[in-house]
Amino acid sequence: MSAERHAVAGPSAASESLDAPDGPDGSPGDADDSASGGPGDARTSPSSAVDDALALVAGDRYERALSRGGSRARGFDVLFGEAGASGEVGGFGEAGGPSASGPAGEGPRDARDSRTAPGRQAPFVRGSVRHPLFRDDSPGPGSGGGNPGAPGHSSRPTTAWPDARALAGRAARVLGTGERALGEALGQVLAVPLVALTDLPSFDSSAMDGWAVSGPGPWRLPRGGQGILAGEGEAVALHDGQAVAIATGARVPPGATAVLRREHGDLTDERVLHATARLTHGQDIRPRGQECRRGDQLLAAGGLVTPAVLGLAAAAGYDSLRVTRRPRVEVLVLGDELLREGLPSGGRIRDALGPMLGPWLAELGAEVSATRRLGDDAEALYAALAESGADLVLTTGGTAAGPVDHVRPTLRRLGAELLVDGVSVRPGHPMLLARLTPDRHLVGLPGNPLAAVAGLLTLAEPLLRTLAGRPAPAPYRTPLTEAVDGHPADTRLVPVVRRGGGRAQPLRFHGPAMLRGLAAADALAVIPPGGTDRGSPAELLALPWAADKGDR
Ligand SMILES: Nc1nc2c(c(=O)[nH]1)N[C@H]1C(S)=C(S)[C@@H](COP(=O)(O)OP(=O)(O)OC[C@H]3O[C@@H](n4cnc5c(N)ncnc54)[C@H](O)[C@@H]3O)O[C@H]1N2
Ligand code: MOO
Repeated sequence: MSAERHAVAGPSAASESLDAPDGPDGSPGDADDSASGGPGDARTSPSSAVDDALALVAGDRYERALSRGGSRARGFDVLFGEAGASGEVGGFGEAGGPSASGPAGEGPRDARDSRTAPGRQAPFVRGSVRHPLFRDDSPGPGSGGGNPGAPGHSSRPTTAWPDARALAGRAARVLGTGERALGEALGQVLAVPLVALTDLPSFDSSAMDGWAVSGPGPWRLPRGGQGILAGEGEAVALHDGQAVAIATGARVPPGATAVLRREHGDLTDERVLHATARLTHGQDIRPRGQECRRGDQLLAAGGLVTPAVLGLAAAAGYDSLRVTRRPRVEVLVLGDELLREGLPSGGRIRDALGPMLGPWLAELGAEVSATRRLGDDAEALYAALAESGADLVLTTGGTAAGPVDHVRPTLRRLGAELLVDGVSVRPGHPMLLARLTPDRHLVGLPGNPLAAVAGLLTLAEPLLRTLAGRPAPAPYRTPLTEAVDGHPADTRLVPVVRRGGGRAQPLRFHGPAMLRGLAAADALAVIPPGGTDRGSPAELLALPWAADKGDR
């Protein structure tokens, strides 16, 4: 829980008077809902009293926002947007976010024309308009990617997003390896290359049901001959002009020059076989070693053991595989306000992260030993971290500077080394990475659910990949169907869905506290400071369950 929860009275009251509850972005008082881009933009008939009030406070900035096609929501962002967190003010969020229609059929949103309008400035207005609640003495965004003022430690610069990912990928060492029976190796990572233990096929075999023949036809079949079935040992050699019935997969007898398919042969009563179609030398014989020779490398180390890999390994003679141990992960969900079941009530909300993170981590190859709800109990957190034997502990919430945000103080108490202390990314900037002991790490995910996902993909995913011995996938980029405004200093991560024509469509409902856009998404698009134009390629971070879809 962050200070924000104690500090929203002013802006929240304003939001109520603005009818903001229509907008799924929630309270505009959220420091980072300037990054939310919900359909608040679609609200186009501002109440003049409220607008007047906003105009009075925000001066010409709000007017400018409206004249760019803004709305009440845009006015809100101008007022309350990034001001608290970074000293930036602007229409980045609801008003400036992507204008895509969500898959739920929401209408088009927002005047993204602000990007193309003549004289368009950056979608943010850098300046000093701040709500008193969000007054912050940290300087504005520094040069060179770092962004001062992560919550809880205002003087230290945060780490640039690409650097944070790289650092997380280098933070740990690959775990030990073990031999696993094929049935238990699925989803793990090959610790050594998969080398063929046999030729494949391991003998010359018939690709069809028919007759093995020797030389040009017609051919004579032996009287009373049984034919050769799959699984039998080596058959009697054929001589020129001879044939023998053969089944698919059976060993081809020595001397055979081709297999004649059953439907291409005519067998007389005198047991003479005529071909009714052209037959070429070697036809329908799979020669030994056609797929591989014993000792050939079939797959490199670091590859994921998929069902297909299990099949190949079995075919190539393996009973077990040497795989890297799965990273053990423990999830600690923090927050007294979280309910495990039922409807939100009395200011309490459902825990959205507990049910999401375990399965997501499993998709990332982790073995989740436990998901524990600790509330806002600093002692319980201290004990859990001190006792945990997990390779990686993930905490959720408590990363900001509120009165019950215990993660950083507890790490200090444990003497942990903070490797990443805030990242220049929206959402998710309070995320952190710490080394608890030389072999145990902690990723602190912010409590806002989409911010937590940003932390998962920025810090946990590269760390887990390294622990499991998997190489980083080559980044891939896909053009966007819509322009997406950038944050002035930070990277943005925006849910997108792949569309026809090799494009990705930014989704609405991407506020830090929302999962609606993410649940419809295939990937998160990486939007660098400055934004990404329509049709320009954006790097996509594929979501695990959508990784096999779309253009690469
Ligand atoms: N003064 C400032 N306050 C905040 C800042 C800031 O820069 N200055 N940053 C905001 C941002 S951005 C984020 S993100 C949050 C991070 O806060 P915490 O990591 O301390 O998380 P909490 O305060 O515990 O929770 C934030 C929010 O998320 C809800 N939450 C928490 N856990 C869950 C869960 N498991 N499922 C669903 N929702 C959850 C929680 O109720 C809060 O609404 O700090 C801002 N504040
Ligand atoms: O709401 Mo914060 O931007 O999500 O990290």
